Amino acid sequence: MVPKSKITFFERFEVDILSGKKTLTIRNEEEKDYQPNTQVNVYTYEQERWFCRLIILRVEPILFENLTIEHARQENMTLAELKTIIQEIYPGINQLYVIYYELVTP
Ligand SMILES: CC(=O)Nc1ccn([C@H]2C[C@H](O)[C@@H](CO)O2)c(=O)n1
Repeated sequence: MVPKSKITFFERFEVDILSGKKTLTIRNEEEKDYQPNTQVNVYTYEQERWFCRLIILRVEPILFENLTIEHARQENMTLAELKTIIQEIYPGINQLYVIYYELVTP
């Protein structure tokens, strides 16, 4: 596995990431290859605009059905909102990965 050094987020999540309200992201198999204790550059998905660096804390597998209110809280969402977003981005995917991170302050 070659660890990724870059991650993208939809623009609408930028404020929550920069304010520290969103401290994890849930991705599929193709987007899970991040190395704990390394820093990654963060870009918007839409414009590929750099907006911060994150340090990857850990990556944990999770099944869609096992998502909890605690995951949602760390996404600054309700569980219903989180499940809806995941189903929109990764339709029909049950095996997912939780990527925990911290904002790197300059
Ligand atoms: C932009 C891109 O390539 N992929 C994603 C995937 C997920 N997110 C957000 C949406 C939710 O807040 C969580 C759960 O996956 O992460 C995202 O911004 N961009």
